[in-house]
Amino acid sequence: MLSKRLPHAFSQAEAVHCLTTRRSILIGYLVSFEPKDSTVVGHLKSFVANSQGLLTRARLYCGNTREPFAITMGNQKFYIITKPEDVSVVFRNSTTLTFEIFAQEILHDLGCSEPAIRGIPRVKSPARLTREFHVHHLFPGNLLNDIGAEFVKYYEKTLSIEYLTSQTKHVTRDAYFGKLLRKIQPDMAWILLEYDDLAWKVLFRYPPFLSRKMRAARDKVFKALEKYYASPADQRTDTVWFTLALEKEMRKVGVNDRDIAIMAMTIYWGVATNSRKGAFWFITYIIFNPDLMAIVHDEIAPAFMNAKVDQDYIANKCPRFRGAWEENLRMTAFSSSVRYITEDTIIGKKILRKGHRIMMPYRQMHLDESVFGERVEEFNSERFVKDPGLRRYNMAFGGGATQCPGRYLATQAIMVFVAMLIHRLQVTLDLPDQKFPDAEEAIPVLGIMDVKRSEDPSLRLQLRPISEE
Ligand code: HEM
Repeated sequence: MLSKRLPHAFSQAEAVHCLTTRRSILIGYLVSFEPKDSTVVGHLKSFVANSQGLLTRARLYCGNTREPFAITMGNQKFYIITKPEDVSVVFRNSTTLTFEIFAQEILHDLGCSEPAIRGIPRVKSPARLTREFHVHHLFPGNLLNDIGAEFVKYYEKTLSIEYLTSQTKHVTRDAYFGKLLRKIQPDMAWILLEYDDLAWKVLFRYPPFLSRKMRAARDKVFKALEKYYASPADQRTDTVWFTLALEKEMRKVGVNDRDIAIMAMTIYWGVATNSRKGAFWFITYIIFNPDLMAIVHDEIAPAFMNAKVDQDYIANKCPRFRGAWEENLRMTAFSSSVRYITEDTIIGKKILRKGHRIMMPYRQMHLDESVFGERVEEFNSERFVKDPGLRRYNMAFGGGATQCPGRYLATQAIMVFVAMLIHRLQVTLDLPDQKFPDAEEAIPVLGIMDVKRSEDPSLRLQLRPISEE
């Protein structure tokens, strides 16, 4: 009906042109045509092999107008949105576009029981509660500094050369779950990393026989967390407010240990996966740029004048350091937001049909010269310093109703970690002519890209002379 009211919103010729080519990828400008079944597997395979490559080819193929286009993966059609104006329209629409179904699908595939997924009638679903608790805990002015202080305590203890070479990824486990989890599963961080490498199979709903390794790692994490939640509460008090509060609310509505463990695991994973990769690229960009390293070293120095590290100074009062963080996010984020369409909806000049899905792959926007200016393929630490207005197009943390509620914590914790590292240690390339590591673009991720396994840079760490600290 809607299309009848908007006759010139689409051109049939345009759609036919796109759909009658001999290319293996079928791209619908419009939705009046459904891709044929024979193309469906091809899309999924191409997407998994190189998601951004496929999306770029599709965008260019549709004339690079940046109007919405469609691709089909598995048995689902996704409308791809790459224009900032269209992204804003999607964010503002909470009437005909929703996210809940995606959270429910993932929890279902992870084995969460139906009552736990949907919540009890008239009580908020656990996914919604999780989001609200994060906002309460992790936003400036709320409890952000409490958890930030836990992170600093951990860095103080561990920013030694011995520790840095082995242990830093335990910070999330210790901050969120205290000592008991370490006792139950001492290798938790390693197991989580193993899972993290293969977790994209969850997103693409791989069948069990193609995802045994991922499932084995995941089940170990579930088991340890289930044991943790089944342990007496008085053994689990050395944790942050968030963990205790979420457990209390879930228990109130009768969610069992196993389901709490599954939900906690999705959070633990989300917190750990992007933060470690974000920190990796941030440090790497700075180390490969000795001028930037010198600027940052001087800029952050005032944050270390007193006994207590000034976290706010590091995150908000060091413009060059902050600009480099923003640029790092722009360069390395593969983040997407997704929405489910509950009613036919117009975006741009297109009509998007009910029952299909929207994907906003932000890398397509982050590499758009008309938004971010020249040489978008290159890291330019001054890009956001010269034009702070660009921040609103930096979508590494997603946006709208689903925007990452951990963004303030992630930004603060990573900036403080990198600042403490630079302040205490002289970090340089072990072999000065190493090439900048390549990102692993073939494996889909939820946020920040991974580095190619063979490309980990080799570093030299030296204590800075006391007078420099
Ligand atoms: C550099 C680090 C991080 C990046 C790049 C990142 C990125 C993202 C992205 C892209 C999303 C999906 C947004 C969307 O759908 O529009 C997301 C969701 C989420 N993130 Fe993060 N994140 C990071 C760190 C964290 C941390 C440290 C926490 C918690 C302490 C966290 C908690 C969450 C939660 C709970 C959600 C789900 C929100 C919802 O469903 O409404 N993230 N994050």
